[in-house]
Amino acid sequence: MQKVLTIAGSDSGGGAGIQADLKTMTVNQVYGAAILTAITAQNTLGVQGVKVLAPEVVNSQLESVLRDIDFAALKTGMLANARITALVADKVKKYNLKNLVVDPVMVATSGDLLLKENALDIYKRELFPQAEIITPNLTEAKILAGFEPTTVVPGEILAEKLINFGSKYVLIKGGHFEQSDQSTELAKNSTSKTFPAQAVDLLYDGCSIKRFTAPYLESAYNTHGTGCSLSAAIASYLARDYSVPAAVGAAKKFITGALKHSFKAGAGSRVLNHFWELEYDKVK
Ligand SMILES: Nc1ncnc2c1ncn2[C@@H]1O[C@H](COP(=O)(O)OP(=O)(O)OP(=O)(O)O)[C@@H](O)[C@H]1O
Ligand SMILES: Cc1ncc(COP(=O)(O)O)c(N)n1
Repeated sequence: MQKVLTIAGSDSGGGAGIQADLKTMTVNQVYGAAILTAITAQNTLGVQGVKVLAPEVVNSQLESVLRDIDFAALKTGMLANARITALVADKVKKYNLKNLVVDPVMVATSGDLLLKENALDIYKRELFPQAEIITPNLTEAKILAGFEPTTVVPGEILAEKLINFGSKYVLIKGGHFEQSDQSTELAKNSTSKTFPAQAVDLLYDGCSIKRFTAPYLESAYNTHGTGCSLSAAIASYLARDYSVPAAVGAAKKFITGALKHSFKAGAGSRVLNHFWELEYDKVK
């Protein structure tokens, strides 16, 4: 059994964050452990409150598990601020952790801010260079590359800018396409005014681009926790010795199925069905 660590925030509603990560790891057959960075009061409608933990508390959790457990992969989600981001980068270095998947979580689907802006520099200078893969969505990719979120930028240009921060791979996710992006590569198969035909994720290793496509599921528009679960699935497959492109391909298949079987847990956004592949009727 391979062990995988998530360092992320708690989503009390169970759709994203640590809760989504542990469900993803369990169903993808790895042992999941979790370091909490923040406690959010959150449901499917949005984030009602955030308590970011003191760096000392995050540090003691990290030291406890890293001294004891040998992780084959790890992922980061909500790191909340510059001090926690720097602390995590230090631990990755100190413990020589491999297969680091960085999901640079900045804003929740609901629009609530989950990262202090001054953490971006630390991400770029200290965390990305140690990452096997970084997984920004389109908006996060633009912000990290220094563009306004509303600017139309081809995926290739974003990927080229982001790979220069030093990760081995960059995956730009196309789930939250915007109307203004309809003309770009990430949404070029668009047939409708509102939704693209394909959800296209772009993987770049500094030499060549590989696209991972799946039908865009209009019914699953605005599903909560997709990015968290995708990065947790990539970390799970890396731990199981998949190559990066194979891990991304397997994770994309997992997330597409979970989106297809997504459901309403509350009054707001839909949530993923992480258990869609299990063979009993109740979860399908
Ligand atoms: N409606 C959809 N139909 C098909 N695939 C989707 C849809 N929405 C998201 N995806 C896929 O889900 C994965 C996560 O992408 P997304 O852009 O939603 O990340 P994110 O914005 O970080 O997620 P989150 O909402 O958790 O913050 C990608 O593989 C993306 O292509
Ligand atoms: C604790 C936590 N981590 C990450 C997200 C992002 O996920 P989403 O964009 O799906 O809301 C979130 N909402 N909450």
